[in-house]
Amino acid sequence: MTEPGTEPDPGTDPGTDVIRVEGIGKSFGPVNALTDVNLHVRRGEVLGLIGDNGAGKSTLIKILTGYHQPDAGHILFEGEPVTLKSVVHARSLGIETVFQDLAMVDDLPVYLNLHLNRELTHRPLPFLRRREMKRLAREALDSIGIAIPSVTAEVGMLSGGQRQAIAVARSVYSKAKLLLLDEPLAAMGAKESAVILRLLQELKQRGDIAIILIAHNYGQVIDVCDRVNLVQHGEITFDRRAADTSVAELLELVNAEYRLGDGR
Ligand SMILES: Nc1ncnc2c1ncn2[C@@H]1O[C@H](COP(=O)(O)OP(=O)(O)OP(=O)(O)O)[C@@H](O)[C@H]1O
Repeated sequence: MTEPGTEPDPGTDPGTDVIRVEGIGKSFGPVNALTDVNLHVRRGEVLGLIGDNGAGKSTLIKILTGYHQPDAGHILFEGEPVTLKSVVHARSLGIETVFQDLAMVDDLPVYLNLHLNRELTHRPLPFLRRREMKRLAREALDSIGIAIPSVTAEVGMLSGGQRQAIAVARSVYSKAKLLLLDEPLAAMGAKESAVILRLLQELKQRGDIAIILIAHNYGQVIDVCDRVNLVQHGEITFDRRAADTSVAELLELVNAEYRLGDGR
């Protein structure tokens, strides 16, 4: 259901959508997590997904990563209908997720973390091509403007913001077409959040990747996102260009449901 005055972005051109979902529904036993969800994101666009705890944001992201299968609706990836069978399948198409635990190995250096499960070897010999991996890691980090003192530094020695930035760089390095970020700024200080927000701006300017970002700080969402979707009780109730909304309006929409005695 879309509230009057909050109709989806009229400038939508389905031809440039990296992903488009239509009529998605998902239940867990008696819990209706998602109902008739429509969402799309274009190349070079950052879509902010906001909503209260339990609204359904993570469930939607997990459907896009291939982790959950929807009960209803369909998904178009680069214009083609697709069934995302698993996380591995989604990744093979170019759908990458930066998880909250970041899946990093703390006692390995930055360059090996960047190549995790994609290590380069001197085939047929199983020796690692360390020099090449260091060079590529440096190139990948430089290309998206991440300042890491050394690619040979152990990841465990870096700040939360730097680790998060490396996780994003790893997804980009693997040629992601759609990057999903589930609360990358949660539990981060202002300085560390700024590193990630700058990185997202950088990726946006490159224009070759679509990004969906779940975040609770509406100010940051409006700063970095092109468009904002609000999820309420498993439905997208608001779809607006970030430039055409405000923190006050988003807060008002979220708080209104409590005033109506509808908060769960
Ligand atoms: N695996 C599961 N089994 C049963 N119920 C689930 C499962 N995953 C999510 N839910 C339920 O689905 C609804 C949506 O949850 P979801 O995690 O998607 O919300 P969210 O918007 O991401 O919340 P938060 O901001 O707190 O992370 C909630 O009622 C939740 O309890």
